[in-house]
Amino acid sequence: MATKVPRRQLFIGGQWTVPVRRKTLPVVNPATEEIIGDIPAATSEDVELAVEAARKALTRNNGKDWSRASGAVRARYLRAIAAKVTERKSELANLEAMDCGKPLDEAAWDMDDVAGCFEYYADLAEGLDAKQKAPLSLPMDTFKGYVLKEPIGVVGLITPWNYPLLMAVWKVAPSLAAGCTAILKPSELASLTCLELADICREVGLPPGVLNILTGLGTEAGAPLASHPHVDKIVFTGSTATGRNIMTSAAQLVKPVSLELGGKSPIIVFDDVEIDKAVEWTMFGCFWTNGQICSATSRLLVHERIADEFLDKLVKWTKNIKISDPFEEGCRLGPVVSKGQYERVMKFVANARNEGATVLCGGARPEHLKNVLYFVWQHLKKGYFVEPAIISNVTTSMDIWREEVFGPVLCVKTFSTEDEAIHLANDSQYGLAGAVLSNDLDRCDRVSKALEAGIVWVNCSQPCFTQAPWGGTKRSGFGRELGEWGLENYLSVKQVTQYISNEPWGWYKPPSKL
Ligand SMILES: NC(=O)C1=CN([C@@H]2O[C@H](COP(=O)(O)OP(=O)(O)OC[C@H]3O[C@@H](n4cnc5c(N)ncnc54)[C@H](O)[C@@H]3O)[C@@H](O)[C@H]2O)C=CC1
Ligand SMILES: N=C(N)NCCCC(=O)O
Ligand code: NA
Repeated sequence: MATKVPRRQLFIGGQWTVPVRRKTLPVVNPATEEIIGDIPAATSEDVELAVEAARKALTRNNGKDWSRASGAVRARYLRAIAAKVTERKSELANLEAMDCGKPLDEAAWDMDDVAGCFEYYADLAEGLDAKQKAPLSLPMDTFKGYVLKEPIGVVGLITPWNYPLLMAVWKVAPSLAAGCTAILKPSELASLTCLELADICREVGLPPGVLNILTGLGTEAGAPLASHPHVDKIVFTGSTATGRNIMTSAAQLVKPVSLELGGKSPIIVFDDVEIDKAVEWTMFGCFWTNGQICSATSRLLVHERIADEFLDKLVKWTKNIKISDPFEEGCRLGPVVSKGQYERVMKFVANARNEGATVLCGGARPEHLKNVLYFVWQHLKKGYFVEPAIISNVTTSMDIWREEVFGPVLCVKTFSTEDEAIHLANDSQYGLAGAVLSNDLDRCDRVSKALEAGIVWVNCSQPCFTQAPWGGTKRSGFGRELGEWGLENYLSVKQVTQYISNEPWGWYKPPSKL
């Protein structure tokens, strides 16, 4: 079942590289609280080496090996990586589940998405060649012009722990497809699968330095990457606070950033839905990935006419969620990622209670894990498990309504009119996602337009396809990943304008002949 945790080093210039300061960080399995291995911890010295390796890879052989090679050349590597991910799917899924606590079934699904993402951007890399030199239609026939799309250069990719490998690959695949070279800095809370991606790159013979992977702390490895003068762009997914720090340091160098930050997304349930179906999507929208999704629809707005019946069913279904070690058959909720995250989630619930909200269910350690006999199943007493919580009687000024919890916690309000629902839904500093559930599709259209968000789900919540743009508005950040937008993120647009007339330009008077 459980896979042995490989011991890896930093991946710089195609080589396993011991960190200059020889630091390591422990790897904790959040379901058992056990230390199951360690990862190398990079510091600014290693960032220097990785940036140098990436710059070299960008221009090696005049760029002909990578950045100026045809997209078809790069696509071959992306497909080879996809094939290896598929070959090693079960090992990778095991490592992912052990490292971040998500149920094994979810981790396996992520690995399919990872391979699919490499395949998808392989296709787009191939398509890129045909899109070069797109002609511009100019208003003067003495000129003609076209557009070149060129890789931005060396990119820094900083990623979170909720989808450790998938969030990295949403950035790695398009950046390599575009012809960039990259330095990936995964989250220190879950880096194992990203280090295995390094191993895969080695196995497929990716040219050295094209992808460098630095594990380590945000302040020690992420910050020097964000502020490095030879890193041309930073693409980040994570908390709004860290996104702000990254943008601040990038701003000093006028370095572009693309930020996918926090959210507090609404799910609006109208009174004409099939209740059981809507209940399940509401749960999936907030409790999938143990509630740790930036797009989680964690604010439920339910029509007052069905609220009692809906909440009654929602609580019953929620109490029925199988909470267990991620490796147990049928697990649908594992532990949150770390002790810090566990405490943070519990504090949100306690504060909500203190402020007068009603906890309809959950928000504590699961009973069945609390009462296990010490000498029989000691390990089950451990683990950062939180029972999924549903919280009602909230006001719009409470933290539980306003702040991203990043755990299995759903708060609820009722509404009576469509306008009121939209107003409540948009009452947030965030604007990542939103969902509307109704059998009236005209209403769904109206609400989709009215929601201030980059992603809207109709009659569902969370399904996410590589082909569709992903990203937010307001304080959820800017820029779009995935789809063709995900590739544009790594391309810089150059216009080439040519004067084609046989006549002189004729603006200045020719000097008179003496
Ligand atoms: N919306 C989202 O996708 C995510 C939200 N969060 C929220 O943020 C809270 C804090 O969790 P963290 O893991 O600390 O998230 P974080 O946003 O600080 O971490 C994300 C990545 O940024 C790196 N990082 C941290 N500080 C940095 C800095 N100064 N410069 C450059 N890189 C830096 C981290 O090492 C990690 O790779 C969580 O409790 C959760 O509520 C966390 C992860 C993802
Ligand atoms: N894999 C799916 N469906 N969604 C990923 C959402 C990742 C995020 O938190 O940004
Ligand atoms: Na971990």
